[in-house]
Amino acid sequence: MRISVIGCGYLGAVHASAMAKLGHDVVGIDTDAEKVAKLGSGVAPFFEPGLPELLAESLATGRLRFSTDIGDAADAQVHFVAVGTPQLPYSDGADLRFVRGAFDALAAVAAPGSLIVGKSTVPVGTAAELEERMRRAGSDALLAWNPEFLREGFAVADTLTPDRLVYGVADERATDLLDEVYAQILDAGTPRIVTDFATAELVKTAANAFLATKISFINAMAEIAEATGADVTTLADAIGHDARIGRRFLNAGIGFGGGCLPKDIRAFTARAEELGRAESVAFLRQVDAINLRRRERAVDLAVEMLDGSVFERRIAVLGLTFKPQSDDTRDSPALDVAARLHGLGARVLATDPEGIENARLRHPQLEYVATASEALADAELVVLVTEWPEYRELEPDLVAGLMASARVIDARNVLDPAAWRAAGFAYRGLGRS
Ligand SMILES: NC(=O)c1ccc[n+]([C@@H]2O[C@H](COP(=O)([O-])OP(=O)(O)OC[C@H]3O[C@@H](n4cnc5c(N)ncnc54)[C@H](O)[C@@H]3O)[C@@H](O)[C@H]2O)c1
Ligand SMILES: O=c1ccn([C@@H]2O[C@H](COP(=O)(O)OP(=O)(O)O[C@H]3O[C@H](CO)[C@@H](O)[C@H](O)[C@H]3O)[C@@H](O)[C@H]2O)c(=O)[nH]1
Repeated sequence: MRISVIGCGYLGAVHASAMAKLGHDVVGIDTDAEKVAKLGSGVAPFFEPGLPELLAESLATGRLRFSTDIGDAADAQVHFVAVGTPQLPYSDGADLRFVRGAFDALAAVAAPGSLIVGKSTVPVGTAAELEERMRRAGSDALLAWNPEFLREGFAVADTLTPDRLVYGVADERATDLLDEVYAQILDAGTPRIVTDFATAELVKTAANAFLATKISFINAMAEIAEATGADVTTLADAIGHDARIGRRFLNAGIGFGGGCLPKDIRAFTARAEELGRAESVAFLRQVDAINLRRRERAVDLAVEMLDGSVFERRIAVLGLTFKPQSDDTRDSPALDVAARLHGLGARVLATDPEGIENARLRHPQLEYVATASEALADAELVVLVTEWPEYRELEPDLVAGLMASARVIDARNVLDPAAWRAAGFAYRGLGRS
């Protein structure tokens, strides 16, 4: 099939490459000329494991190209919209201007009977509004909402072998076209849920709200553990054995960040307020508040471990991205902790295997070094904030040898406290004694 993907960021670049791998003829469109140039020459514009290989493979078939010109999408039978829906600057709501812009551009070029598929995460009710907008613009293209559940770091596998496909449709022809797009994935036995627009939009919002709630639940337990001397990691292991609860997404630490969970729970709250249902999701305000408190807790622990002040103290910060296997620093708890420590006057030396470039754009005031060894040299405290494998596997003896004094905050609870204490470290985790 002939497919276009509008918006080639973390979602769209992977989606476009994956659609070509499935045998479709794909054009990826983005307004960012630099991104388009990179993608077209086989260079992934961000770090995502497996994307460079997938991109190279798909470009080599001649079935994948990239362009800044929406006109190049004109002959596609299916258009995927994967543009950003960030948080509005002065409210919790989602900024839908990129989605509206993409739909307006498509309404002008999409062929009659072609299908426009929303993949961006949007507040419930957006698809219906966009359908009306397209009609007003004189387009008779079909519309579907097909939310995306990929995780950064696993985006390629999550796109090609998803847990499920969700179609929000108002017309059977949309279902048929999506079945054709995803034929290989469906043949592999992937569950497919066909529903209306509102349910499809809400499935995505609900999934992220649930995941965020699970993380904040365990972080709330961490707060209680800190007040009582209990160990949140053991607690998570123990409750996680109950299959109804499950151990995944119960890792306490400095909480969730990234371009999805934080802004999506806020947008959900804002939308529920518009719908007169603020009370139904009022708990999400607590989920957000618990999450943000964990960053503060990490900073407070640093102050405590350095005897009351971090001012002019040398602190190594390991990790800047919102999670490992990504270069994404959007709403990153790790970067936030580094910036807060710097704001308190600490001499922060921050490092990350992939995130320095993005971190520097957000916080140019921080001092960045290329390696953990450089960050650790003469530091009085090390704070592990993103659990990259190379930081989890650090040898405490070697680390102690580099530092001026052996103090560690394990803000992701991934180190072995006994091993670090045995190497002479003052060790503190979050929610574990
Ligand atoms: N990142 C993820 O892991 C992920 C997973 C599932 C869903 N989502 C959702 O997908 C959407 C995109 O997220 P992202 O992380 O890829 O964002 P992103 O910022 O990385 O990418 C968005 C891209 O859209 C481009 N763009 C904006 N307006 C455009 C237009 N009119 N025409 C063409 N291109 C345009 C931008 O230049 C940018 O490259 C969001 O709604 C997000 O919530 C993201
Ligand atoms: O037990 C856990 C698990 C995760 N996190 C943090 O939670 C955040 C989000 O992690 P993850 O969900 O793995 O990353 P994303 O790539 O943001 O993926 C989420 O957001 C995407 C965009 O909507 C969805 O598609 C995915 O299904 C959803 O998992 C990160 O900061 C993690 O460090 C924890 O603190 N504890």
